Amino acid sequence: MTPSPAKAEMSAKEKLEQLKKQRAENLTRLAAPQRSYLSPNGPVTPNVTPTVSPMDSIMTTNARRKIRLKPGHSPLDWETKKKTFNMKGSIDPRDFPLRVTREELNKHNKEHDFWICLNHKIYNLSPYLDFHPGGVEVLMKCAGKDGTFLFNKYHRWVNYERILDACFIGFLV
Ligand code: HEM
Repeated sequence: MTPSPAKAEMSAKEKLEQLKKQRAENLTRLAAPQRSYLSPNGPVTPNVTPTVSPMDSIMTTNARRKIRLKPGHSPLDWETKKKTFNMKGSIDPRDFPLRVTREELNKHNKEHDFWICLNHKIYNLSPYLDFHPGGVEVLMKCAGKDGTFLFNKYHRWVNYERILDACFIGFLV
């Protein structure tokens, strides 16, 4: 038995609808991630709109939460500042690179004296604080500590070694 023309038309329509739905799903799945000046391939995790308070979303989800940087604190300004000023703080150049114990690291936990450990390397972060697109507040959680876990949680695609090259002061021992 051959299906009636109306039935055949129905199934063609249904098929078309199904294809459209599938295409829309694929497009959502393959949507290009938000790109950044530092990560041409975009973040690894997709963009999620914060739903709770901004701080809640920073600390509990993968939501994007960039702050408005002060004038003169763009990534480009940072590149210029890095070349112009001493970024290593008050350490004696003869001691460079420092061998830093955890106790020593813990002492540098203020905005004006802020060391952070990332993958066993110690950086003087004070000059960078106002240039951080995620804000100062969130960074303070890692003041004088190992920030590797939180760094990777929020943006493991960011090339911190390049951004902070001039702030590198030593190794965790
Ligand atoms: C210390 C070295 C760090 C550097 C060089 C750095 C750099 C950056 C950069 C470049 C962005 C913008 C990302 C983008 O455009 O895709 C960013 C955003 C952000 N950072 Fe950091 N960051 C550092 C550490 C941290 C740490 C330790 C935390 C958490 C405690 C953190 C939390 C955030 C947050 C929440 C954002 C906004 C997220 C978003 O892009 O939506 N960052 N950071």
